Amino acid sequence: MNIPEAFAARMKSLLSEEEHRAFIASYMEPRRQGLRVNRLKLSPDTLLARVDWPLSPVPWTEDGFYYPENLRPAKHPYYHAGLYYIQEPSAMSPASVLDVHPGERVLDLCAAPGGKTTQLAASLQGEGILVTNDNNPNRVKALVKNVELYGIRNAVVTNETPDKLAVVFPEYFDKILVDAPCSGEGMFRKEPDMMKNWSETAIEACCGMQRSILMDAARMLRPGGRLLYSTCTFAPEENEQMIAEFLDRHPDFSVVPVYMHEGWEKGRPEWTRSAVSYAQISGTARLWPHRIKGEGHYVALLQKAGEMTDPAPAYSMTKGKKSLEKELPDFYTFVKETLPNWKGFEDSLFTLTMHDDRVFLSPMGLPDLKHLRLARQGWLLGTIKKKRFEPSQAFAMGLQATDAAHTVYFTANDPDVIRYVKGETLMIQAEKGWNLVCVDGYPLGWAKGTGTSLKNMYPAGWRWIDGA
Ligand SMILES: C[S@@+](CC[C@H](N)C(=O)[O-])C[C@H]1O[C@@H](n2cnc3c(N)ncnc32)[C@H](O)[C@@H]1O
Repeated sequence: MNIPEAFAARMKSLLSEEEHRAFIASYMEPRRQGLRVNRLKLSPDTLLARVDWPLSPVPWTEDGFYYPENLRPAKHPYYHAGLYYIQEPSAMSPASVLDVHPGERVLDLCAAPGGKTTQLAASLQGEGILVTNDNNPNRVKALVKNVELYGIRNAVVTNETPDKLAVVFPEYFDKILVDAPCSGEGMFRKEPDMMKNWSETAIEACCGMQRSILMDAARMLRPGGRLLYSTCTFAPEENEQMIAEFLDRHPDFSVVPVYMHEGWEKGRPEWTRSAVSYAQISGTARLWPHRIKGEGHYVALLQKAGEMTDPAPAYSMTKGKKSLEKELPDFYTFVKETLPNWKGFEDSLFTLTMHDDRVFLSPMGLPDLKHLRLARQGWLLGTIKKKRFEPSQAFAMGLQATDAAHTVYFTANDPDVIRYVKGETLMIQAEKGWNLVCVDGYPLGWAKGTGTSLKNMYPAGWRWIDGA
């Protein structure tokens, strides 16, 4: 691999000779591959019992595993069931250090395509609120898909700039993740194209974005709340220096020392210019590719001064359940007939909302979102068409097989399951009407039974493509 000369020289000026040699040598090694089990759907032990793959644990995340280069976990029906997310192992560290708990209000500010969002959502276990945002409209599409594939029910997906969010969510969140846009020096093995864009000027440009994003993030954090800042780059300007500058400007914030797993290294205060926050910087952590099995990351956990008080009173959303029951007879008929065991919309922590012709189940306790660009205002259940309700793919992915009146069960090695995720019509007998199609009991999507065949409702953009 031909890493940029100026980058190698820059690292040489930062590291000892021996360390620099080991660091550069790491770029000649194959990259590490990882997957993280989606605990919204199953436990790591359950997945391990179902597959005979040679997985080994990622030390800093109990649901993370390394897998060998020749394995293709994305070419398996379980991937289509959202049972695991393919994620570079060191990228599992930020959400793990932030340590989110059920019931919290969490913001993932720079979230697309959603690796860390799926990890934060798994920690919330469906309780609390996850606002997941990216300012790039194209990347938000991938974020929405991942929120849906992984069966996340309590998320709002926004496509906003942090300053606009800060107006709507002042001091609102218990936990905020800023996985900042960065110069991506830790991505060179995974995405060699990143090397072409690398330059000192690019580092400066990233610093400008990071500074501004952090400032807005700070406004959205509740007193006593925690903010996790991470990058996948090694440049001190984007890491230690960025955090030192932030601490100097925000005396109400301090570093919470990160637990150092084997191979993790303390942040380097000597790379900052700040006298004020010098001592605190060693509480941040560096994951170096020559010291751990992963591509590399920087993580800093910060706490805002003050006591956590009770959550602010729940804001009322558009319309309550009762009025919608009258307005949405087709939705209620669908639920009665197709999902007789589903009690989701009776949960007092959620409320049914409408956006144009689409029905959502949204978490309670949100402020008025009408001035924000919303990609999803909660769990998209489906669309009201003329006199009928059509369930969404997201609805299927957030359900359990036992919720449905009619299911089509495939085992993972049944060739029909691949035909289903390829979008083919299946010539099999199934109950008439809506069926929830499952693999080993985990929902994959919808199909409509005619009696003799199964009309495939698997969305075009989600299909298994040969060779991809
Ligand atoms: C490192 S990537 C995020 C990766 C993501 N957290 C994950 O785990 O999949 C940084 C993201 O920040 C987004 N971004 C850049 N500038 C932003 C801004 N001002 N506000 C919000 N997001 C921004 C980019 O579009 C990009 O998707």
